[in-house]
Amino acid sequence: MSGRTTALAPPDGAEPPVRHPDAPAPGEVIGSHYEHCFGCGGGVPHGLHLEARAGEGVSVTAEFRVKEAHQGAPGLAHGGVLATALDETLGSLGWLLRVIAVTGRLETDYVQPVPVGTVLHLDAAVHAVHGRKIYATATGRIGGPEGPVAVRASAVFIEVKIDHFIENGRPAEIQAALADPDQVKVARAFEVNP
Ligand SMILES: CCCCCCCC/C=C\CCCCCCCC(=O)SCCNC(=O)CCNC(=O)[C@H](O)C(C)(C)COP(=O)(O)OP(=O)(O)OC[C@H]1O[C@@H](n2cnc3c(N)ncnc32)[C@H](O)[C@@H]1OP(=O)(O)O
Repeated sequence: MSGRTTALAPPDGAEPPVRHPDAPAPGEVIGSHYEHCFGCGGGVPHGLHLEARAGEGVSVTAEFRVKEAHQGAPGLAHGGVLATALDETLGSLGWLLRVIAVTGRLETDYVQPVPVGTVLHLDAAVHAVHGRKIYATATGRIGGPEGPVAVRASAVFIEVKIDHFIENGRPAEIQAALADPDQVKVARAFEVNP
């Protein structure tokens, strides 16, 4: 036994999340972390173009309009695309903790089909932190921010350093990212020195 657990429930000793003093103010738009990100990047024509806003505490809201390019069944959003929208919304919570974190585990419940043209109203919050593990949930509603739940997710994100990307990313994109002053600014926002 390695002792490693991927449980979605925070273990004993987990702490409540702490909003970073320099976190974006509630209501402020959280910018994209990477122009070519499928979830939030402006440079991906068929991407989700998800725009998250900081909420109170360690929470965010976001909207995602389902387009034709996102279909699984005729006229309906692909489940993997909806999982991506939840994943991206959860990922943006790192801005409030000022921590870079990647998805370790993502469990998704599909409650209602989501038609093309629908705006999915997403919200996400961190509930606990234990070492590098960040426990969070997200919900996607249709018809409005208070509308019926269409999708839900529970996740464990794992804090990483910038080296995670430098060591694992394809060199061409890493070099381009490091040469891009806007990207370097994003990395600095997480108090890391690329
Ligand atoms: C050059 C310039 C670039 C600039 C960019 C800067 C800005 C970037 C800003 C923001 C980026 C945000 C991006 C968000 C995008 C949306 C979210 C995604 O889609 S992310 C992609 C999908 N996810 C992955 O690709 C992870 C792949 N997995 C891994 O790389 C590793 O497995 C990793 C890092 C998750 C863990 O590996 P270990 O070697 O670092 O650490 P170990 O020791 O294995 O685990 C540490 C703790 O985490 C737990 N853990 C590990 N994996 C877990 C899992 N799957 N579920 C639950 N817990 C897990 C372990 O049990 C351990 O816990 P115990 O400390 O022992 O209590």
